[in-house]
Amino acid sequence: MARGKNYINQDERRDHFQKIEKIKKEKRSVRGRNEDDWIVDSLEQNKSKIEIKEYIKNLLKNGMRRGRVIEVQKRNIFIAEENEKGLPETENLWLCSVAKRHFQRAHKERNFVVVGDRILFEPDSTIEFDTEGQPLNTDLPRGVVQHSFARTSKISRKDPMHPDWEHVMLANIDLVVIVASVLNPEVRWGLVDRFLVQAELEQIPAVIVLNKVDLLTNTNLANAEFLETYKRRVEIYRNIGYEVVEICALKPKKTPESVKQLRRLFKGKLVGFAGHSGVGKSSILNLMRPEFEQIVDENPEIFYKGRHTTTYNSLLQLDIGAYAIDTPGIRSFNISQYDAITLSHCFPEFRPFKCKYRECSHDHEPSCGVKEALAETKISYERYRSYLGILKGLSFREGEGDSTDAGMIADLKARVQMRDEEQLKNKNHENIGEEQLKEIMRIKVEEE
Ligand SMILES: Nc1nc2c(ncn2[C@@H]2O[C@H](COP(=O)(O)OP(=O)(O)OP(=O)(O)O)[C@@H](O)[C@H]2O)c(=O)[nH]1
Ligand SMILES: [Zn+2]
Repeated sequence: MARGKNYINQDERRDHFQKIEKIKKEKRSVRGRNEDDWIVDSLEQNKSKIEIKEYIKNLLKNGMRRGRVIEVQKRNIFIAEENEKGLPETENLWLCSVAKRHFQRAHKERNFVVVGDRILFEPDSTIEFDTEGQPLNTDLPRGVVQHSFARTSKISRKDPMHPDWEHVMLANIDLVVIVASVLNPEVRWGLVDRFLVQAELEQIPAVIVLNKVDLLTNTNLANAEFLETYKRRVEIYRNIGYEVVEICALKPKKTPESVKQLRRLFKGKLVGFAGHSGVGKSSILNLMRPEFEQIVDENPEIFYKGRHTTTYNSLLQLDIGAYAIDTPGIRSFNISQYDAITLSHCFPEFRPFKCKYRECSHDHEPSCGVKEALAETKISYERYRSYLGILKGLSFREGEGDSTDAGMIADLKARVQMRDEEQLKNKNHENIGEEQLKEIMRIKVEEE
């Protein structure tokens, strides 16, 4: 069976994406992407938009400054002052603490201030300034964070230490860069899917970057079966409409087009890097001409002198007209459980298919458009399985199971073929194959 051709057709996809783009734009303007339309500080929540603008104007007149959080180390918040365009000037650093009145919240909420947040801070009263408003006689001027602006977007996971808490990893980003390595370590497609769900939920565009493609030519590491499964995966995401960039960050001359493509994609944006440990996030970032070369700092001891490497999330200016937040590699990325409607919306390839029931979870219900699409291979089994896993809150062991997908797919296809043959025989289109599909899916999910 030809792969890739049976997905949503191009026209449908274009219509579909145009619709989403429109919704995104509307949502953005409601959220006030470029406007300082409200502040999180509870004291100000009842003010109207105009009142708040006026209020901020007054605060700024009275010495308060705008900043962007570029690193948070325990109670120390490193801030880059923002210029009139709202862009962080990363050479203009401040070391801040949180205002006393926020202590209780800051103590309770791990996410009170995170990298990427836009804030208003008050310089220490002892600081003297030059005529340009630059602090005099101080290495790293001090200040106090007084207000923070509502986030326009975020990527968060379940806090690994406290599963009931949310851990916001990236805030206010314009693009999520999901980095994985094809081998060493092998791509955790489940992890990629969970990041994509978060990006869809927040309506942040996402790009999947597959690094270390040099290893694909190593026949000891990548046999024919591995390559086939890998290629199929790449095709699945490209067919959905996601940008997939295959790159060799170690020897970028091997993939010059990919380097250019990333530079193009990053330009003018604040991009957030996300991915498993050791996949090459820092190596890729280094190709984007950052203000500091990224190295993995084994022994972080410099605290007050300024910034260092990827022990903490860190916002950097790139010399290609962009900003990036580098994150230290994570070991787990579990996300909250969502209801079926929300979650299936986060799988864009499911959206065109209609089910009998509006609240269909695409699991056991009859006349389910998604499962019909699955049987017709318009939706990939791999992504469907991911969807069910997230829906049911199952924690797939990342990476595992992926290599057996080829077998599972062959099995599914055989079943679908059987169903088709039976359909022909019985000429009864209602619910045929439903039980069979359900059974396969159940078995596969329970096997995880
Ligand atoms: N073979 C190969 N190795 C690579 C490539 N890119 C990076 N590496 C290696 O992969 C390892 C991890 O690279 P990093 O850039 O530190 O990865 P990271 O994702 O930033 O890692 P964390 O800081 O732990 O999150 C290093 O030993 C790199 O040399 C590549 O394209 N090919
Ligand atoms: Zn359904």
